Amino acid sequence: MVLYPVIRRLRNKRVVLASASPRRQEILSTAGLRFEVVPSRFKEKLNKASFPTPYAYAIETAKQKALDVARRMHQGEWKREGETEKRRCERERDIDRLPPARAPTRAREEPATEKDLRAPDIVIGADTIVTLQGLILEKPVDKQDAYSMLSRLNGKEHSVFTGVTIIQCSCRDSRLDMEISEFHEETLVKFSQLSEELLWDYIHSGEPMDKAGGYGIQALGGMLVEYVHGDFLNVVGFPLNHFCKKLAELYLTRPNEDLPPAEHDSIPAVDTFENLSDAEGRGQGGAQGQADRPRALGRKNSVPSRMVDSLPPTPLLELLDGFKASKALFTACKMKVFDLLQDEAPLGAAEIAQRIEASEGGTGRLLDVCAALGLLEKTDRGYSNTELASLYLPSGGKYSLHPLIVYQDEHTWDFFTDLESAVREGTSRHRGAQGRTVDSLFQDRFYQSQDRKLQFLRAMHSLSKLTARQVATAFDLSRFTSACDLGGCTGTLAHELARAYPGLKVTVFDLPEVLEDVSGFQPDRARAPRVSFVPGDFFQDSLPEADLYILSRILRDWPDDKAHALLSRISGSCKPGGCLLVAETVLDEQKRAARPGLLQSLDLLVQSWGRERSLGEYGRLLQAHGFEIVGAARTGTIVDVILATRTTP
Ligand SMILES: Cc1cn([C@@H]2O[C@H](COP(=O)(O)OP(=O)(O)OP(=O)(O)O)[C@@H](O)[C@H]2O)c(=O)[nH]c1=O
Repeated sequence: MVLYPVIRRLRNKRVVLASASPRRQEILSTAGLRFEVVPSRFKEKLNKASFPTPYAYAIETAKQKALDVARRMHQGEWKREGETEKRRCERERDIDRLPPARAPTRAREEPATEKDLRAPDIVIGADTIVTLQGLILEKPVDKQDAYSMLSRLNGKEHSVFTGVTIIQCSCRDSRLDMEISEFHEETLVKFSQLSEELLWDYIHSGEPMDKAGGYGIQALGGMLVEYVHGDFLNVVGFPLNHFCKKLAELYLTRPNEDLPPAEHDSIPAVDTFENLSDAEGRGQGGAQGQADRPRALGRKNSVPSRMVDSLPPTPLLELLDGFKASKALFTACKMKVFDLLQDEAPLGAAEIAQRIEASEGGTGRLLDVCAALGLLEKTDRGYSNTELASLYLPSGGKYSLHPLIVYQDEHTWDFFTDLESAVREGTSRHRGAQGRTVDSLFQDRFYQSQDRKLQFLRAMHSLSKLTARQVATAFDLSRFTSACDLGGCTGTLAHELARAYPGLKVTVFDLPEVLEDVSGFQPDRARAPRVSFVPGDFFQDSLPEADLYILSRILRDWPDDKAHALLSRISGSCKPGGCLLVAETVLDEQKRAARPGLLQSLDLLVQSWGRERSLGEYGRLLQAHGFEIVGAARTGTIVDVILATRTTP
């Protein structure tokens, strides 16, 4: 079954998979794609350190694999003997005009022969990597290498990235023109704590050797895995869902250059995927010609193709609509759609509308958007939560993001409507609007009303739950006996630290107005014997003694002068040899990579006086107060971790 009409649409194109990976071949053939396999000869030896992010490396490797195959196929391996390039291009154009060939349904593995003389229309390259704390793991070279990879992953959450490149090739006057599209997908995978014996048994099975990170989640390696967040097939080697969306973007929403410009006035106003794909089966003549015309131009008088060409590319249109998607998520959460479907599913739109006390028509539209966003599954029997929604969106779930979403909807949303003024003035709207000062930021903004305070605490608590474990275990902290989490709020990180290190006592130090409300967030007393709470203001009161201080998402809230003031106080309390653990979203030095950190920094501009910083910037701040960075780690969450030691003054 061809799930996506776009896959069917590619049937008259020559599609080449530039990969020897049997998993990629299987995933694509199962999806119904017709393609040939021409493995790339590109040696995967790019300098990893020269890429700002691991996924940038995977994307570039995927691109080089695809380029190698596209160029080789163009340069004659697939040319008829004695044929000139010009003639070959003409012949390929002739072939393009023929009705779609009856291609075999499965990938062809043998090299191209006389019957395959067309240059490819599309070349697909992919590269899968496993990353842990910034380290990129590819395929192990031998058993010892597999062991070293698997023991690094043991008990930890890591990211699997697949970079994908799609090259659309065309031949003009014997020149190869290539339009390159790229994307990546990230999936989080957590390994259980595994014994040495199990690791070696697994290695001896032979399975790890041709797989990134040394495991195959689809086979025996599945036994090592505690959970997966994200696209499973992405781990196996190919993010099929994202790929189909990308193809739809490339082939279903762009004007089709192969076809004549729209000239007639009988185009339906709105084309759906379904009627597009139906039309494809009718050959290349009349019916298809009409259905393939650019969409959204279904007016009486046709629009010249020049104007169609000048439309902004689709990713821009998607970006333009991004806020609508966020608001749809906020609204569905607030109206408790995901709570309802967690208890009972599937339910039809009418039933859901009645239960959430909303109109049927409006609810139906909201539900359909949620389904399109991958939050709900829609079948003939009704709507149900997807796995992603079940885990994060119902309000009572262990990892619920519901409080954070409500907070974004009720506060951040408003602040962002004032982004332009914040950018113009370069200051927080909070100060501009209400005349507050930086010193009383939290007291004024969050803690003056009980409701607002609780909402803020819940939001911070839900975010910490997602990151605390990774922050606590990014470095081995077992040598410390006392830790103090400054601004530790509800104590989520403190509990994770106590859980991870049985010899560690943790003090949470936070404002009295925070601590008076944290009892409702605590686990059973029996499970939290070594965590205590001390009220105080870290800018004014003396800090509890500890050999490890922690600042988790604290420095970001403050401008440099306040950050210096705080670090100077910590430096005064921390003995030489003691350490400071800073958990923050660390930006790349050029502030170029499209990480969530850049958006968060904008958020801090509109909401506070703070900003996100790069490792170099944190290094300079810390060094000014006698702290030297001894390690920095990406945790795979939005928070990265820096460990710094107090040097002898
Ligand atoms: C994590 C994981 C990876 N893999 C395989 O690891 C290879 C990665 O290597 P690559 O360099 O991206 O691809 P390749 O196999 O060398 O092929 P090529 O595209 O020709 O470079 C691919 O095979 C993937 O399926 C699995 O089968 N299961 C898993 O759980």
